[in-house]
Amino acid sequence: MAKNDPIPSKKQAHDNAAYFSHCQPASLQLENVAWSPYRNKPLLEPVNIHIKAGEFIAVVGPNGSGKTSLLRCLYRVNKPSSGTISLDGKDIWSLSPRQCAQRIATVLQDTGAEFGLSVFEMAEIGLTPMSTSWKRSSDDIQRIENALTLLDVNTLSNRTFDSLSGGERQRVMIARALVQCPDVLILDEPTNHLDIRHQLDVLELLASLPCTVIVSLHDLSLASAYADRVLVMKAGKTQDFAPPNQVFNQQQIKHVFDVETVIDEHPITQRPRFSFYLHKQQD
Ligand SMILES: Nc1ncnc2c1ncn2[C@@H]1O[C@H](COP(=O)(O)OP(=O)(O)OP(=O)(O)O)[C@@H](O)[C@H]1O
Repeated sequence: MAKNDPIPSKKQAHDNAAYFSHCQPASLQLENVAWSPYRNKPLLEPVNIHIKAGEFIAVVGPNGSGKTSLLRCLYRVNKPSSGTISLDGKDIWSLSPRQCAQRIATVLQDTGAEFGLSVFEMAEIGLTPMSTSWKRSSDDIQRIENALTLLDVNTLSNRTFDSLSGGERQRVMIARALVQCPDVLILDEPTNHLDIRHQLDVLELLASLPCTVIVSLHDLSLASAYADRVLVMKAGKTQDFAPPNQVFNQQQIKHVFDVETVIDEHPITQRPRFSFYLHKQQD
């Protein structure tokens, strides 16, 4: 795929070899993973998938199809009602929350107010799982500054997090996750609130990271352009799990999203590109 040149300050941060040196992309194996808050009513039906180390996975599906519920299982918040999730072969429920946080970073939907913390301090929280001391080394400071630069929020370092716009907050939360140098990065609709340039910048950045990335997206064109494989969900069930050009066809999109689509090839990425409409036109 053709990649845009990152703007120079970001390229500089990318080129800092030490920055991602702790990342060791991990695999995730889901065997018969089901989840529900209710005793007799499954919300997430059994999922069986293997995510390879270093893959970029997009999770798509209509509202309420179970994307967030599945992601919450992956980062060890929803305990599966059956089945197991293994991180590099190890059941994540055999790990402590801290051990899990040392390997998995998350960016969740809509982070609220954070009691007057500055942008820098918010990003600094990303060091917590690895750190036993409040003292920060020059490497720590460099890591935070690099992450803020990569997300184009370095100029906001001293502002309070609460004073930022929705899109700026979202980018700070992604920077905080990068500070963790995670082996698996899980993001729930990270492009919410972002303008088109920042959507592309963020997806481009995520696709370049040396870790496993799992991201829920509503924008099928972004999923198509960047994902190695796409997990398609509908009503708590996995419909498909394959590369974009295999999962995205008119019948599947009609079945899952109940919309008609014209699909052609994106002239730059050569991936499927979509035009949606509601009803088939009469001839
Ligand atoms: N703790 C809970 N208790 C009851 N129902 C829940 C709970 N968590 C999720 N659900 C329900 O499970 C279904 C799936 O929710 P989920 O948030 O996983 O969907 P989603 O695909 O992420 O949706 P969206 O695109 O709107 O963010 C929804 O009907 C939701 O109301």
